[in-house]
Amino acid sequence: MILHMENVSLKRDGSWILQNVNWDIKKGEHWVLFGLNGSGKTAILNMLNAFYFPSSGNLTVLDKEFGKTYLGEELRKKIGFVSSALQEKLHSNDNAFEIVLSGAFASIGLYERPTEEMREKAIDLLKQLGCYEYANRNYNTLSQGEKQRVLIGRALMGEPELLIFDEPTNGLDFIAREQLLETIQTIAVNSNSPTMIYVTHHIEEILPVFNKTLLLKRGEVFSSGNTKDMISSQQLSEFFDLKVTVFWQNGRPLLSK
Ligand SMILES: Nc1ncnc2c1ncn2[C@@H]1O[C@H](COP(=O)(O)OP(=O)(O)OP(=O)(O)O)[C@@H](O)[C@H]1O
Repeated sequence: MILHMENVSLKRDGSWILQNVNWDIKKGEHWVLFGLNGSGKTAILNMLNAFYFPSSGNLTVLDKEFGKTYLGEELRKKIGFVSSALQEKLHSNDNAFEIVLSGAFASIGLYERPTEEMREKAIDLLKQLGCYEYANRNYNTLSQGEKQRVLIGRALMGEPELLIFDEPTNGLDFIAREQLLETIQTIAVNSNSPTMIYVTHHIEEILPVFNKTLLLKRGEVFSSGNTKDMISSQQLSEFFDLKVTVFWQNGRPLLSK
């Protein structure tokens, strides 16, 4: 089991941020976590990474039950994370190659000596992700789209069991966004792809490979199941409390009022 959340609630500073969340993810599934601003998406991610503990309920991530063992670092090594928030934490003077390599140790910066095998793998990933040409450039000189690709390389370097994309297209123009989404789709359809969670509040970014969706509203699960059933005109009109229409084009949804 990749994830098992059973009646998970989270209270922070006196307010309930999540209430009775139930969510099961099996190995090989690819999920969208969809919610508006402030719905609790970040709170869920912070729990998966063992930064927050549930105030009540049962939580198991990658077969590890919270509360039974110390999880933090061991768990985070098996979870790849791609987000703009992570970009700010990285050492901006490291070059793209070093950032990818550091993924082998799940560290910010490179403190351990990488093996030759690791170096070769990092080069392969840079090539696969189209980052090879800027492998020697300092991270802080890369464009937002280039940075995100390097972060995907860093995440894959650790051979994660779960790969989480947290609003990865923030700050990307249309072309860069589509290129990044194409890369994600390519990784996801690969037979040895990690299980993936794609966190977003943009309907049109939902790729065909993410065929499961959880709709989160004000800290509660509004609904979850097959993406085609969740991302429908009827379901989303109820979700938004606003009449909307969903169109599907080339396996991707588009939303209009
Ligand atoms: N420490 C805290 N104390 C009180 N409230 C908090 C705390 N942390 C988060 N919240 C609140 O919990 C709610 C959920 O926040 P969260 O950041 O998880 O939302 P989100 O879905 O990730 O939003 P966004 O899409 O804007 O990033 C918000 O209303 C937020 O203000």
